[in-house]
Amino acid sequence: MHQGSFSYPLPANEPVLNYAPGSKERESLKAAIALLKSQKLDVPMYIGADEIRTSKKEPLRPPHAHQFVLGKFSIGEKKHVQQAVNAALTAKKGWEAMTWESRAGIFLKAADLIATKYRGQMNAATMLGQSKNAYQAEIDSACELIDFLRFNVHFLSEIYKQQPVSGPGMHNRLEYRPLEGFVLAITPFNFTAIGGNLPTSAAMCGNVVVWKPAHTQIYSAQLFMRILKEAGLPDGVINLIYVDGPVVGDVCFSHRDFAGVHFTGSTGVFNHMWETIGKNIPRYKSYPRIVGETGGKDFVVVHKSARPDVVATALLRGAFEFQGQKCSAASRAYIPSNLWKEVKALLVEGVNSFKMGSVEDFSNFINAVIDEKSFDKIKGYIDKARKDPKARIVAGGNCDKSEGYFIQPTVIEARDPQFITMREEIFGPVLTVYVYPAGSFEKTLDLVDSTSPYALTGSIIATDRAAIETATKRLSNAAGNFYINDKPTGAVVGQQPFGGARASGTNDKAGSILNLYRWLSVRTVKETFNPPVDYRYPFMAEE
Ligand SMILES: NC(=O)c1ccc[n+]([C@@H]2O[C@H](COP(=O)([O-])OP(=O)(O)OC[C@H]3O[C@@H](n4cnc5c(N)ncnc54)[C@H](O)[C@@H]3O)[C@@H](O)[C@H]2O)c1
Ligand SMILES: N[C@@H](CCC=O)C(=O)O
Repeated sequence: MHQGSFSYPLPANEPVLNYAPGSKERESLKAAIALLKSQKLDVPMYIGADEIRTSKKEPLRPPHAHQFVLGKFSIGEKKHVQQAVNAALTAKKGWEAMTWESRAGIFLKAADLIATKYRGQMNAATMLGQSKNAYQAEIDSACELIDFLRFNVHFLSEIYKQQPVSGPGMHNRLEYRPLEGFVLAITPFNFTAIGGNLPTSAAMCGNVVVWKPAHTQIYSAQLFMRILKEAGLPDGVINLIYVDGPVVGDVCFSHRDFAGVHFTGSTGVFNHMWETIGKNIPRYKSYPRIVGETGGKDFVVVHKSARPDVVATALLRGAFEFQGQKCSAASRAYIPSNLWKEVKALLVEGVNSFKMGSVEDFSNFINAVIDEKSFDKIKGYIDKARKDPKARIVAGGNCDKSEGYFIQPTVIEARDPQFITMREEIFGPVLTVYVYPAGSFEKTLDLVDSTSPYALTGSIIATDRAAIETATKRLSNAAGNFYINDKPTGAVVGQQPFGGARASGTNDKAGSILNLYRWLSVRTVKETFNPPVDYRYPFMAEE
């Protein structure tokens, strides 16, 4: 029988290994890449205790070498979604009843397995499957995922400790119940860590989950699922399926036991889900929790007092790391006229110095974008800018999909601050710059605030403290993550809770204590020790 109140102190962030030539980690990463390339996996769905393979298969291919086949996965259909929901609901009673210390132990063990035994393979899977370079993979599929798991265990323990006061003659308590039903986690292609966090944060709270990743992230998702199983996650607590989004939605959003959706992806998809859930409200046992972190059109606004080298570095990293496929990526910049000449020269020099190619060549800073659909969409925006007199390509702009989906990082100068690439999310290595008169800083802040419907991340770069203060206040609703003298990407779990409002989502801050509250349904219990035996108030007594 368990007794005691156990302690899960605030963890430290997982150190980022540097993979320098000659390092041990570089050697084991190269070995893991070779191993994964030789395996040719036939990846199953994981439903309850079963590994399900179907006759409908899709190949898994590296975006930077699309002729190479890493393996294949099985496409599921409607019945597999139904099976996953049933498996989740079957596992529910046992999972809810498991003590917190046992549940926590599973996720802490998974974090440890990723930090040690599987670090190389998790990074290799992310490099090969999603075309991230070694550093971008390390900060995602190793460090951020480990941090999500460890910090969430700590945060949830802190929530469980929060209890109400009790007046004389009574005891009050809060019971942090999981939601009544199952949670659906729908995850994007671009972060292995987000794929891992959305199902596990809900499961950690005692919920059972159906997890549908983007097809282009399955290669790393299935490895994480196997790690969870090795760490002791009971069958059916998280069920991993590869079924088209609308089919998953049809089954889950019309199910009586649908208790919530934990989504990260584009704004359009989230809007559609919200609408469907709204229409189906009478069908559900409870009001479902709807948590969605969505798109961005993230800005860097530069003041005339900024250092040009700080500006150019923030833009080169913020816009082009992982080919700009971060919801936080800098995609519109507002540069004052006094700095543009120097910043432009540094941007052109930077873009021309980027090496682009396979993730297996560790000297490449830029790799491929995720798939052909994405390539075509991004190229379409570049072509539009090339033809439009309101814009000019000042760096990059070449695209080639013959071997891999390669888009050269591109800087567009827009003469119109409302030019399409200043407003719409492109989700690729394209940065648009608008040069404003250096004396119009405050007017430009209004432009920053009103140009796009999103409000995810943004930065102010300045040395003048008054300008920093003005921008911080004036842009208070323009970004959920606001950076001063830094790029707008690279939030770290426990340090910069992540998420935005407006069209960027419900701002429930993934990887923070705030997010976990959404997966709990609190019961208040009051026990009275000496119950009254007369309904009359004392003042009613006769004098
Ligand atoms: N705000 C954040 O924290 C954050 C983080 C990462 C990515 N993103 C956003 O995600 C997008 C890029 O990722 P993506 O291309 O994978 O996004 P996406 O919206 O195309 O897909 C996300 C997930 O939704 C699924 N899906 C698609 N249509 C669906 C439907 N009709 N019903 C149910 N599920 C459906 C996809 O299969 C995938 O699993 C960008 O817009 C980016 O800004 C946001
Ligand atoms: N949390 C990541 C972005 C996640 C979205 O793609 C960052 O802060 O750069």
